[in-house]
Amino acid sequence: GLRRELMPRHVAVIMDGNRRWARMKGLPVGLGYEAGVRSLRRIVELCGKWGISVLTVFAFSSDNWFRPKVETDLLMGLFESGLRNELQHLNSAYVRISIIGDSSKLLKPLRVLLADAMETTKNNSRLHLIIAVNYSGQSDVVQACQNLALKVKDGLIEPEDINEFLVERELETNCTDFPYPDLLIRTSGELRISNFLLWQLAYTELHFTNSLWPDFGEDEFLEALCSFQKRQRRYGGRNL
Ligand SMILES: CC(C)CCOP(=O)(O)OP(=O)(O)O
Ligand SMILES: [Mg+2]
Repeated sequence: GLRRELMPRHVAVIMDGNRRWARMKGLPVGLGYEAGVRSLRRIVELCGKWGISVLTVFAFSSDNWFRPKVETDLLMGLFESGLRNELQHLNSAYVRISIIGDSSKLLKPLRVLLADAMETTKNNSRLHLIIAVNYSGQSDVVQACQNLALKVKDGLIEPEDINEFLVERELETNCTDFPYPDLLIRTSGELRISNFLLWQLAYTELHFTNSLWPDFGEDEFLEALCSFQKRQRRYGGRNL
């Protein structure tokens, strides 16, 4: 059975397979995305129940803009309405919300809502929900390098001072006590990272499942946690 003391502190999720789920049921794409939002709500609850500290979800990648505009509008609209409907509940459940990614491309009402959600929930400490919107793992590393280059240029640090800790501090996930996910879950059978977190996944246990995201429920989540607890994490060290 699951042991609470062996729980991952930080879980990252690539919520994939919403459109295939809709197509398999002969439903419009929008209902697949809506089912995906319900799935996310369920996993947030389960993280709170199992004492997981950080949940980072890939909600929209910078590549997703290449989808038909009607779909990206649908996704953005659902994201905004979902967050607007849930904010009060999340806040009262002591869930802190952070957004990572380039939000400058998002419409103003959504940008204002995101800033408000981050401000309202910034002191909540039960679960830290990090939502990656228009996020690119490579851009995250690039902006960290730019910040460090600026510090060298301003004479604040020397090039030889730059190490993993200085880089980590500049990454967008530095907004949490546990910036490195212990477990990454990707649904729908895809076996790719898709430019999600890159630097942060250096020692993360990877769990892939064929379940489509809308079908990823409590049983599937517990199965992923069980798989995680059975692994001997070596961090490249002792060769058991
Ligand atoms: C934007 C993202 C969270 C949606 C994930 O599902 P998806 O649209 O990639 O669905 P498919 O992989 O089935 O096309
Ligand atoms: Mg997909």
